[in-house]
Amino acid sequence: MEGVNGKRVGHLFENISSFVRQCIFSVLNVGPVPSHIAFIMDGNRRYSKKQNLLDGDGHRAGFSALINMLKYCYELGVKYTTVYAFSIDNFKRRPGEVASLMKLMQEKIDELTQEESIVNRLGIRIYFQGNLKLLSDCVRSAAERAMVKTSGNSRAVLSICVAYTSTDEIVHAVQESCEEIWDDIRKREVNNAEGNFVGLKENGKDENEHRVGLTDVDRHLYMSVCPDPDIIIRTSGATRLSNFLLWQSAHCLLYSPTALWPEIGLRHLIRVILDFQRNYLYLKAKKKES
Ligand SMILES: CC(C)=CCC/C(C)=C/CC/C(C)=C/COP(=O)(O)OP(=O)(O)O
Repeated sequence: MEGVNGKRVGHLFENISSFVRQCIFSVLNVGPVPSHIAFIMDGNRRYSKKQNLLDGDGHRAGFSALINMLKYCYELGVKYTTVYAFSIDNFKRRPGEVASLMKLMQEKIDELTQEESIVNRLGIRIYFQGNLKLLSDCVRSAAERAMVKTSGNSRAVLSICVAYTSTDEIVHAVQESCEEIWDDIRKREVNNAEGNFVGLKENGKDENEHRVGLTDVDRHLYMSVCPDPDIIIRTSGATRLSNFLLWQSAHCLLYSPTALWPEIGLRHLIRVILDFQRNYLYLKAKKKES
């Protein structure tokens, strides 16, 4: 009986908080809403220590916080969210810790794409961004399955950066851009009857078109599937980007609440949206200038 009553109280509480959230979001929607918010989920181990939890439980609590945050963002009308889930540098952690983080990752990826998950209910398409070759076969397959399973969702996009660093992303994009230009040049090679190279066929392009430019690199970045972030939120009070979205963050707003990632909540989102709205015209002008 107590269980039934407990469930009813839980539902009632959920309904009331959902109603209050809708009211707050309708007010925020009077102003501009960012189209892309990215998160550096810092402080999961510290949360575990602070709460005397077992190793790994901080990251589990972090995943629940992520689900709530995604729900709030998409309810508010934010179309793109990105999370820094595992950096290339994180592979240098103790092997036991890396293994348990990878196990959690695989479990949560599968959970995310179940029929009734928030991802399917809200029509979210998932992308995994990073050097996926560095992942174990099991985690990479789970990531690939999730991308295929959600490829029909089109209301919002979640990019999960794993085995990611921004410098690796930039190097990859520059290499791909050079390859593309090389391919183009190879197609224009003219050889004589002996098979020796004698020159290039004219294609009406000038010399500069054979140099890697900003737009080439832009096109080949892993993150080219979404616009640059308007806001990056890094929890636990740290104000470093730690090799996350360096190319894409030239004009974005940074927010570093002191809360550890599992403690992040609606109040932090409201605070940063108000800050974004206060700075909107300035940020827009800066983007235009660049
Ligand atoms: C499928 C999916 C998106 C899963 C995500 C699960 C999750 C919450 C991953 C966070 C990983 C991570 C290394 C966070 C940084 O906190 P930390 O471990 O560095 O903690 P600290 O800052 O206290 O040292």
